[in-house]
Amino acid sequence: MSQLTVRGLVAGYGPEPVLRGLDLAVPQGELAAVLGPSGCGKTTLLRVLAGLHPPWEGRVALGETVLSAPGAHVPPERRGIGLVPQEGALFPHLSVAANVGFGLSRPQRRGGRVDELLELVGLAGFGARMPAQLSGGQQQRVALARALAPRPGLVLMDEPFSSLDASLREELRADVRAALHATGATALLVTHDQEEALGVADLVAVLRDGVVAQLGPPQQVYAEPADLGVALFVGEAVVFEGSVLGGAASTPLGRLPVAARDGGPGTVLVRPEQLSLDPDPRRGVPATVTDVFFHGHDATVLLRLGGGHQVRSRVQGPLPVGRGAEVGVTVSGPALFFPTSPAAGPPVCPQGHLGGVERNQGGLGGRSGAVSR
Ligand SMILES: Nc1ncnc2c1ncn2[C@@H]1O[C@H](COP(=O)(O)OP(=O)(O)OP(=O)(O)O)[C@@H](O)[C@H]1O
Repeated sequence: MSQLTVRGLVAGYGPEPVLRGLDLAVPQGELAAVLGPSGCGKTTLLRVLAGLHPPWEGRVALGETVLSAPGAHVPPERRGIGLVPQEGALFPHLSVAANVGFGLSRPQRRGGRVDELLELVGLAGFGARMPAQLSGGQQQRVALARALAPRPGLVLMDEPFSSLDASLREELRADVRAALHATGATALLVTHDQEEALGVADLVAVLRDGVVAQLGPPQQVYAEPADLGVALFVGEAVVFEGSVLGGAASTPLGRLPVAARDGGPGTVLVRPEQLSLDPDPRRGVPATVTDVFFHGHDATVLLRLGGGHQVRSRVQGPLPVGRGAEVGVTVSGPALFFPTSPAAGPPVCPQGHLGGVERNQGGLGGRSGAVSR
């Protein structure tokens, strides 16, 4: 039983804390992605969990074992935690097998555990190679096998895919997830890549200002973000300023149903994939296509609406239109509405890019122009 439980964690380096009373619970065997912009404290959290950085306050427990609490500190080597750093950090003078077996006792090494792990990470037969004879992706697989070898209760991964190219990253993510689930280890993956967090994890924890702003399954964090800041951080968004009357918000894309009955002012948000385009501008809100970015599996279409508002649509399948075309825009599904409140800003971090978002003014008498994210 190795559920990770973190309560009221405060930690930092200078006079100001980086983590400011962080709570987090990851059930046994689940993979949680810690998502947040640069400088938010993701690595600091991993270091504290691994026992490499002392917290100022708070409690960390793995199952029934308290790893860290006022007056208690289990040293890193006795925590039962495996660490996968950003770039493999394999011992260059040791073979793949010796790297994987590094944390094992001699009988364990002889008992076939190393071969079992190499098989698990898709590197059966690679034991005799040296790290320099492996690709970047293979090195990360070895690093994972090494972390899993002593059967840790918790595996911590710090941006383990960041040095790999896109297609390799995707393949490795799927394999890492499968390997973790096969071993039953609880795992924490640090990333600043929203797609990675949503695509790979069982749970996503969005870090903001040293606390977890939202923890939930990826679908929930995307579809029911706790506030505007989380909504903007976990995916692309089309936003308008407006207010709600009778369960619908007035926007330049028409009246859109929202969960709130009445309220305002606030921000109305839809995802670009909710916008559908019809080659006939009479079927929907008329718009002009200003640019198209083809991604292969889908395309981003930038649009200018009648009032000058610019929005983006994400279109699946064959593209019905090209640049300069006149189209009709319709919105499927409900919009999200976030009442304006001084407390509900976007995640703000020292070097974060979430300090602001350009918004469209919707509803009555709004300013036109700015682009949605
Ligand atoms: N050893 C250190 N001494 C002083 N300040 C530090 C140290 N390590 C990190 N910091 C500061 O603590 C804050 C959080 O850093 P941390 O590395 O945990 O962020 P992060 O979310 O992992 O960022 P990134 O995504 O860029 O790796 C930053 O402001 C950083 O400058």
